[in-house]
Amino acid sequence: MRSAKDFFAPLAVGAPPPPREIPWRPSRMIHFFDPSNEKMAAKLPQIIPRVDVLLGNLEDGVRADNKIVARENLIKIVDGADFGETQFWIRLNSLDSPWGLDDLLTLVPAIGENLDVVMVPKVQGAEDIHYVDRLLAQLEAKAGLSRPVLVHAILETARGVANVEEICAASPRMQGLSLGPADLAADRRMKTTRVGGGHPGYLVRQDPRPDDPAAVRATFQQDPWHYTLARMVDACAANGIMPYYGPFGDIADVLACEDQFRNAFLLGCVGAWSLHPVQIDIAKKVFSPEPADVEWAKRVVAAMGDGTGAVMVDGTMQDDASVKQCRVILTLATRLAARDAQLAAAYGLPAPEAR
Ligand SMILES: CC(C)(COP(=O)(O)OP(=O)(O)OC[C@H]1O[C@@H](n2cnc3c(N)ncnc32)[C@H](O)[C@@H]1OP(=O)(O)O)[C@@H](O)C(=O)NCCC(=O)NCCSC(=O)C[C@](C)(O)C(=O)O
Ligand SMILES: [Mg+2]
Repeated sequence: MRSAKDFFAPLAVGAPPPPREIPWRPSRMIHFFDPSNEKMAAKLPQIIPRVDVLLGNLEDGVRADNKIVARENLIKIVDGADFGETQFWIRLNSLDSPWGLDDLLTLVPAIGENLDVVMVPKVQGAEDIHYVDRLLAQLEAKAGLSRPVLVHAILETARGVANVEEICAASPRMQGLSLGPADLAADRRMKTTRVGGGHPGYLVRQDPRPDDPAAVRATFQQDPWHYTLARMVDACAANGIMPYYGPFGDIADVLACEDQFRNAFLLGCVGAWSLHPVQIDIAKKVFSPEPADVEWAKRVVAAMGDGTGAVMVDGTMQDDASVKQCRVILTLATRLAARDAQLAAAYGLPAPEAR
């Protein structure tokens, strides 16, 4: 294990220093596209201004015989793109695949200046992050990059979940984690064939009525991802990095998608993946606080003065801890309002140009 003193030293001579904290930037949706798909690539000029993060996907979802063309197209796409405030990420092929190494060797020199985050799939433990960490430092030094590329891991193996804390703490480059429910379900031998979301068979049934044991008993669907998501959120919060819900595969079921994203938002996630344009606005809506919640947070913060003691607001007790909860909402709202005039108006907070 590295000593705490060495943790922030570059891992290669000439590489930029690793970050001491992960800068906050909106990332309510990580929008996936396949760079080998010409139709999708043609849509990017309209998509980029609508999303917080655009991600060029090279891994699953891209056909094996398109892997090289996807990588090459990505370089052309980035060359001609105007990202504005939108972050640009890539998802590598997995480290044990025939393509993962060449993804990094090719793309960091070619598009490293534009690359905010590298998403690494199927991360099993700290050793995978250490490998990517050193390789990125060497490539950054060689390419003369001035800022470090950050790393995001997908939690999609049982071993990865068992090692989630050490994965988050493995490098100062760690930006966040996403849940990978499809691979994780397969790796754990779960018996769902869905990509994220609930399952009608995963339920709790109401007790029989003593006076009428034969009466119909209601059932309540449960969330099979709750344990993993909550564990991921704790590991991320404990390490100062960001948790994301991953994909919701039932593109047509926009209502259930919104519900699943909202559960993740309420539990502490900062965003989710959008796989199709229809999911972009769902994520934007869900991962931006509701104006009524912002209004409430403002009232509590105002009522609490210096933030200590206990007061009543609308019949509820507010104290040092609940004011911190309200500040979480207010901080997020203020940061989003600083970039989005519409949200600023909805929240009654200063608009971007007024700052
Ligand atoms: C679901 C699919 C096949 C439906 O694609 P479609 O063409 O059948 O849908 P459509 O409704 O007909 O599309 C309408 C238009 O939107 C375009 N379009 C459609 N999607 C996008 C997009 N994302 N970005 C930009 N444009 C898009 C599409 O090309 C079309 O253009 P057109 O009007 O000119 O004909 C398609 O949306 C797609 O391939 N999405 C990305 C899938 C993906 O990235 N999968 C991998 C991530 S999930 C994962 O890996 C799991 C995980 C984490 O690893 C684990 O849990 O283990
Ligand atoms: Mg996967």
